[in-house]
Amino acid sequence: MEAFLRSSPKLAEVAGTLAPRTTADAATVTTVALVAAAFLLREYTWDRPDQYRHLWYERPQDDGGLGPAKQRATRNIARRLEELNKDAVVFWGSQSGTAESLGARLGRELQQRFHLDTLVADLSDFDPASIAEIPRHKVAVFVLSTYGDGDPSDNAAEFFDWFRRQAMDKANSHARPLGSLRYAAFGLGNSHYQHYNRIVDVVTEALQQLGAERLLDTGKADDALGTTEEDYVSWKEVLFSRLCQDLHLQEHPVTYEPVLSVIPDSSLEPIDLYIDEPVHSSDSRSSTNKNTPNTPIHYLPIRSARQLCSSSVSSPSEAQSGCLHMDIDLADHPQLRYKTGDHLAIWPTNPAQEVKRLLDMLDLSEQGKRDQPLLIKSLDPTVKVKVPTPTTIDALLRHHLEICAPVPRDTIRRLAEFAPTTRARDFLLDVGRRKDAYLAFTSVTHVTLGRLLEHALTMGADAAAHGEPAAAWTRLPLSFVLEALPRLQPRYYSISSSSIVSPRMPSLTVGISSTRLMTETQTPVEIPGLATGFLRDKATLLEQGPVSVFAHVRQSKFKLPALASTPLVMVAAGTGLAPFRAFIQERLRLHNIDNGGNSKPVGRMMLFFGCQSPERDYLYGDEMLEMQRQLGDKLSIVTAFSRAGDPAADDGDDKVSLPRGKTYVQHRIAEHADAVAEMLSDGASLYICGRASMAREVGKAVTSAVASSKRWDAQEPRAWLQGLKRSRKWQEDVWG
Ligand SMILES: Cc1cc2nc3c(=O)[nH]c(=O)nc-3n(C[C@H](O)[C@H](O)[C@H](O)COP(=O)(O)O)c2cc1C
Repeated sequence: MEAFLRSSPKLAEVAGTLAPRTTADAATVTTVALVAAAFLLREYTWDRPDQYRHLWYERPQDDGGLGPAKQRATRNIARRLEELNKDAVVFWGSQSGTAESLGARLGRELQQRFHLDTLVADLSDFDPASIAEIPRHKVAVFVLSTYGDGDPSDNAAEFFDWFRRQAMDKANSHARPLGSLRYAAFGLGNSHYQHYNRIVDVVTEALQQLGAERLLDTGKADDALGTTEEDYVSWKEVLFSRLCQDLHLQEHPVTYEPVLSVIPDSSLEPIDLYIDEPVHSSDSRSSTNKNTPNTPIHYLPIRSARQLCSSSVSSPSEAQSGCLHMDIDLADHPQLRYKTGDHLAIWPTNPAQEVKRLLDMLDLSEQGKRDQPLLIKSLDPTVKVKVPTPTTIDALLRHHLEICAPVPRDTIRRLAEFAPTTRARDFLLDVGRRKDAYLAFTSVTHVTLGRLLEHALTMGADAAAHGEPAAAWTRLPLSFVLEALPRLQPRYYSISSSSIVSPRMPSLTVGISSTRLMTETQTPVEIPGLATGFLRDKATLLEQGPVSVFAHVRQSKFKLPALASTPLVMVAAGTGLAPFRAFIQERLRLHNIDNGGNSKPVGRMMLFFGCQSPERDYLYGDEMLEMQRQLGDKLSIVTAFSRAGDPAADDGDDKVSLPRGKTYVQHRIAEHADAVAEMLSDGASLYICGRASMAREVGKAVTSAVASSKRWDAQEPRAWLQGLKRSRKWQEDVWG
């Protein structure tokens, strides 16, 4: 250094000027050097980036914690299959998740049993026209549910419209645009609805017309018979045999291969985890959907709850043990609004004893195990993680997975691989393989996953011969449980208050229903419905202090006509009364507006309401009578009491012969056929709310009332009905 400075006098002069002369100078130079070194070594020796840093930033974004945000992939399905090197695609169109989970299961089985690389695809992620480009050596499967009034699910709406348009255009040409497509289709529906499985029917008819080749008869599930799962399994078995026979695919023995990886990660803090907060799924049914927009989910206080009736509607398989009225407070959420006729979605929590049972069976009950932070990742980039992550197993079982639903036969068979004893394995294989054994077992046992695992463990009597009997399913991978259980869905209730009368306090009318099971020992067991049991417990807790629920508003199309003077015919049974209470409240408010001595003219309303008896379950009976008193001849209420001794059934003017004591709303409509027909020809809007089977009978009664008043032939009522539905003068809000 010295030699170098001697060779350059100028540099030596600069170095001499800069050289520290005092202790303070030396300290300053050292500090500057240390700071510079620390800066340069940042991220190497200190302040290393957190490998989970992306997670902190992922949460507030639109992904909702459901895994990596959606990549911007091509909307051309043929190109996507090529890119991913897939041999088959299973498209699903689903509203409440059943078709979605069957589609996912089918995709997995095609992969495992036939080594057919399969993409499971949300229909809304692809451009419908690109289906025509799928080459002949690939297979397309459609799993489609029917919803609303014979409508497609939201995520299938665009696809469905495209098919209908194509089929109509095709009528004028001989082209076969789908000539290279080989497909199979399965529909999910409920025969209580007027348009049973309409979507799969329309789509497959269009596919045929457009030249696609069907591999096997279209399968259909009927939820009314409770056979959706069995219908699917039977159809799937035929599909698999066709794949072997016609496409010469080879079937391989199946062993479980995880699609998800579940990684314990103790570095995560509780604050970073999704615990009880539900999230909208990131698919097309989310809040971004334009067809049925959902508001964000909020934690809303239940302001009050009261029992409306405690009756019990008995059928061999169902019971209703009362009905609750609840007021939900929106005061703290000014941005959250609802409109008369909308739905409130309640996000229930699974019952604690069912969560505990499953945790016990998985040997995860200990605090350290149940609260262990878990990262859940998809091992297949085309499969979305359906639950929020990072989280804990306790949170997943409590808030995010449907653990109270019956376990499908297929899943029981696949569980056998992990059975803790040979007796348990044999039992699961028997029930899983034989439909009659499954039906016999499920008819006397409430087969949730926890109960099934428990039941199979008790079959481990042979374990004594091999040492200690098994206490838990320690070999069952957590990924299997997460893949097998569907995502917990919110439950929708029609709001029973008017947004004009009660804008910040929507009310709900909740029928507390349960399924009745006769056990092997002939003891009847009531299994409460998940959400109704949850809300009943919340109502009880409200007596001790404040209680809140996670909920969101879903916009509905079940709306009052724009003009208050339009007459209304409303038909309801049971809790189907909910939206009509709101409608009448709203009309009453308009009627009572003091407009310089003249109240606002509201149209005439006729409400047909069916329940068991006036004493038992005439919901809001006094309130209805009071509204009728105030509205005078603007509101007539016609009741139909289905139980013997119904005094209203004997009011002397029956025009049709009724079985005594079994009067339903459709009978009352038949009695009042002239009045109904007259109101409809005066431009009345007709609304039906309640069970689908009731809506179907009401539809027939109204159509025949109008047809006989107008002396129509067989074809005219159909066209008339379609016209009314198109112009939204006939609306239904019904459930299975
Ligand atoms: C509000 C509502 C409306 C429905 N409308 C129909 C219908 O018009 N026709 C039909 O066949 N099934 C109908 N269903 C039955 C569904 O198709 C059936 O429950 C199916 O399993 C739902 O599948 P998903 O969960 O994939 O949407 C309806 C169900 C609900 C809850």
